[in-house]
Amino acid sequence: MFKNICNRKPVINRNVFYSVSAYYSRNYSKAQIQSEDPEWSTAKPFSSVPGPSKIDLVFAFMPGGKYHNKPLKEIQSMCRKDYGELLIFPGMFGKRDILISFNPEDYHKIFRTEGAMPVRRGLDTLTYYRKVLRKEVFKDMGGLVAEQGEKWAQFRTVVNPVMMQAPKVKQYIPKIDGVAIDFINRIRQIRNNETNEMPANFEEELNRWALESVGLVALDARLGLLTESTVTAQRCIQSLKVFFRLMFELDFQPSLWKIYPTRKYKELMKALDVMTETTGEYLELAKAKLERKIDVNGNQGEADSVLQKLLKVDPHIAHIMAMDLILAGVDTTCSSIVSCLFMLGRNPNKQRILREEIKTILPDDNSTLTGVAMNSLPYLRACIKESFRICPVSIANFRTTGKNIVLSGYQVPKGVDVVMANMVLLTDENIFPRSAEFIPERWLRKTTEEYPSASTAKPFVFLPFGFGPRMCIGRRFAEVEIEVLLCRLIRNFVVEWNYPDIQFKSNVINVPQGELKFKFTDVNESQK
Ligand code: HEM
Repeated sequence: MFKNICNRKPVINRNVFYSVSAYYSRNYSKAQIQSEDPEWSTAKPFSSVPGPSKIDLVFAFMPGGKYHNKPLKEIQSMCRKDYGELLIFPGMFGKRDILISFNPEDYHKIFRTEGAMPVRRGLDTLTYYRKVLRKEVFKDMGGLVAEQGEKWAQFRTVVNPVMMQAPKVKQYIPKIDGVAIDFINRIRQIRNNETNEMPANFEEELNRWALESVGLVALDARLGLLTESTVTAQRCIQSLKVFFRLMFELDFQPSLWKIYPTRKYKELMKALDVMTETTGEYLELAKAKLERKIDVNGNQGEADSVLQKLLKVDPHIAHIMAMDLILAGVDTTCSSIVSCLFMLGRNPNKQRILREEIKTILPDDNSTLTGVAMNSLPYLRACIKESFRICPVSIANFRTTGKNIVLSGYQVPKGVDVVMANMVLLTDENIFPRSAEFIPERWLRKTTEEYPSASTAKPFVFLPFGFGPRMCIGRRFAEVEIEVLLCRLIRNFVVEWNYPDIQFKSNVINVPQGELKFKFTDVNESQK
């Protein structure tokens, strides 16, 4: 049990948050800056990047202001129209300036110059929790989400081979499929007998599926969230909810938590304590399995699960990764499934084509899914990509510039935070023709003339999992989880969405709003 020190005034050391080598203000001295970028000498100075003033911003976000309560994508479109391809939002309430780019050529340059240790600013609350408040537990390790520079690189070097190898991920398919089958059964239990619709809190059920799935990798355990779960698992899911709600408020909205311990700050720190404790409990169980040489499928043999491999390297790394995988892997996969089901529910013809493809690998609805069979699902992958294009999960890609570079004709010094605001580009007619239509075919290699092809779109616009050495480490797991669940869902049910379009709210990622009353009707004999 942790000592309650959350009531103390937070001890803020700026280095904890700004491990970026240099922090430039817009008033940097021109003489200090040099660049290898050949466009540098003819580019406009950084200080002339257009953008609203602090006062403009305050008024724009206040009730009656032009950005007030508008979806992020709409705000981005307005900014693009008002200021062009590159603009700057001045930092407020102790936060840093943010450069926003709508130019894919800039994205290319940012990624090309990011170096071997790309900087993506972490979440200040999580960084503070690990590196200050619970320093004794985390031994000055922030983990992938919170760390930068050498420390991030050392951590990532250890976990990359364990997390990113395809065979490692494929060995989890039977277990991931087991969770998907439980979820299908759960849908049959909870759906309305007359309408076949899901209850209003279907999102919570999806959260349970997502945590149960990521728990296989992060905790080496079935949590039982879709059947009957333990108290520990319940506590984990509750604290995860608190984390998502408060982390956005404290890290992305004006907050005084760095000045004094606000109520929400204390609540968030407590939720993180619960996450640390519960993941720690599962880790102890995993250590025992490691000693008894129990493999990933529960058999006697080589202890080879992701968690066991990490435990062998360093139990602290294993603990932090377990937490990070849960923090990064629940809401993201949940939103992905909602986005895919919404698109397929709205496009029954495409859903039928997909079902035919799935039937080639699942001739009966209880056939076994194998890694080899999963390789032959191009239409499924195209459907997922097209859903991510129209309803993206990530709101943007983020980097701190790794060098002095020219972006959209402006000199941008090293150390500036940039938002690559690609959300508006994903539905830009000039980049994706017929952009409002759900056309999975645009992602297939053999696309007939009837359909536009995504291959003509600019690279670096569609990067749902980020790019380069710092790209999503859970990508392969996420893809497998999503593909397996969609296979089972579309094989078993005709999915419908019969309500106005689902709205997604942009927090740290895009999350669905409102009641998710999908209709799941059993695929009948003729459709089987
Ligand atoms: C569809 C689901 C997901 C999406 C769209 C997604 C997207 C992303 C993106 C855009 C990034 C930032 C990459 C960059 O900066 O280049 C990221 C990082 C990360 N993701 Fe995911 N993610 C998903 C699922 C997952 C899952 C299931 C896990 C864990 C099992 C996970 C773990 C992580 C971690 C730990 C990082 C930080 C990597 C680092 O900084 O080194 N993600 N993800």
